Amino acid sequence: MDTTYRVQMEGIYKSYKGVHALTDVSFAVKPGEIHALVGENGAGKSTLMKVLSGAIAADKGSIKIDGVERNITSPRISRDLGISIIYQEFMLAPHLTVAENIYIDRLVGKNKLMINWKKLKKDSHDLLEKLGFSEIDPDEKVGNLSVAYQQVVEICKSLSRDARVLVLDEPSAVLTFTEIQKLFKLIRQLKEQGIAIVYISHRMDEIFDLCDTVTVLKDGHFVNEFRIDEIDKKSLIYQMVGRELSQLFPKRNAKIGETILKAEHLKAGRMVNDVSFNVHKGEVLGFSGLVGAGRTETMRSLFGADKLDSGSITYKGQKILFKDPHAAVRHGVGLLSEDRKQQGIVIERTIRENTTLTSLGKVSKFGIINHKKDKEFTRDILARLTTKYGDMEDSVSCLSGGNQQKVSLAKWLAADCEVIILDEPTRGVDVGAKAEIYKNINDLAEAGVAVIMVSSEMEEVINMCDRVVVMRQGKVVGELEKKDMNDKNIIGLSMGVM
Ligand SMILES: Nc1ncnc2c1ncn2[C@@H]1O[C@H](COP(=O)(O)OP(=O)(O)OP(=O)(O)O)[C@@H](O)[C@H]1O
Repeated sequence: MDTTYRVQMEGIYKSYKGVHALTDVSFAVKPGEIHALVGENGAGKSTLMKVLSGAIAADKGSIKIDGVERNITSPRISRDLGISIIYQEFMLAPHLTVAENIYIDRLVGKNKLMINWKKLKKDSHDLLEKLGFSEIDPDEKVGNLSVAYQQVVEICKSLSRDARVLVLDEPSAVLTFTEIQKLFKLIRQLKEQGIAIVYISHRMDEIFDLCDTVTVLKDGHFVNEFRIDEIDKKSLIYQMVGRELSQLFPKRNAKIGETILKAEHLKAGRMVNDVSFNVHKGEVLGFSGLVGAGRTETMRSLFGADKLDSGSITYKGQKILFKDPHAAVRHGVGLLSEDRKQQGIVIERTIRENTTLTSLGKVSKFGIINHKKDKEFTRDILARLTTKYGDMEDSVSCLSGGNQQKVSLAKWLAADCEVIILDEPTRGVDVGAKAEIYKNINDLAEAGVAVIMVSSEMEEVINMCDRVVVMRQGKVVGELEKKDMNDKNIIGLSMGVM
């Protein structure tokens, strides 16, 4: 029995209605190894891991765990083999507490009739503390937590099951710099314990910082496997996208014009506590801060998605309050939500319906949709972001995570906004498509649109924004001009040490 590898997947095939998601893919991970799984959106990374988790059945192929061939036909079998997967879309029950979510399938102990609430809370607290997140209350309802904290609960859930193989599908996408450092520390700790870790990410820096090995997939095929010290970033990108990426952050020639929107002393709920800022035509204004700083909540209250308690908004010289998102959109203000699944896309609708949702006026006359125009419009706008899809009449749920994000963004690019708020616009998007998104943002700015970009990716903020507003605990704690924009200044302000 060969126990060199904890996981060995060989000759895996999987098709969906004619879409070859995986073709003859092999993948192997050793105990105590952090193995990156990379590739463009739709390359097959999540599908391969779903096969490992028993969530879907492969059409063909074999899986060995610790050298023994296993027939993983259900998630329970996979779990019992010590395989734990944290997907991009969390598997949490929002109405249950943190502790209930962590132990959801083991609320009642073996040979017991009642739930031991005291133990449940203590065990949850201990796990959270071990991860460095003792501020999360085990009694809090998960739906009340930020996306980043929900991710932490997911990791606790896996660890509580004594995972021996931990698959993290873009875990850092919802975390900010300090949380990422904490996560990395934890992953390295798990590696020391001999856990085999599969790390799916589109962030090159993270892969080179954290991982030992990298496997590249492209269009459902295995491309290559490298030790991380035998490849550089440029070559890895080439392996993934099949071309050289000359410039991730293209140059912008926008002329910054007059102030178009001014927010003064905004207060909303617990998270927005006196926020003032302004944004100009043709400007890309960044919003930085730690998770829980109140950036998303500020944008939602400005957009009319959440109630604004007090404060004023001046838009194109007029005082205005958007009573709901429809009113904001009517006035030319758009918001791409950070929470794609809940607010970014209508999951039961088709790819086409999702894309033209904000632009129906352009593809219809007297309230009747011109289907030919609608299709052409959808095709054009999705091509701008190199979106990979089979048939635009398929449900948007058939798309890979990154391609769903592109649909979500495409509908705002098409909407002719004058102010566009992008909350984590490149979350889950591959490196080639990121460059396309940045180019589109630059085009918007060059056309005079004011772009507000909430982003937790430092590199993105520094390279894309003309100015950055830093928030901490619901307040604006600083504003940095281009020349002062660097990691040290942004992190310092975010953490309150400057
Ligand atoms: N349920 C489904 N029905 C139809 N096609 C699907 C389904 N799930 C995935 N696919 C297709 O399989 C292919 C691989 O998707 P997968 O989610 O594995 O990609 P990925 O590499 O994880 O991408 P991303 O980086 O965007 O998460 C894509 O073409 C996708 O559209």
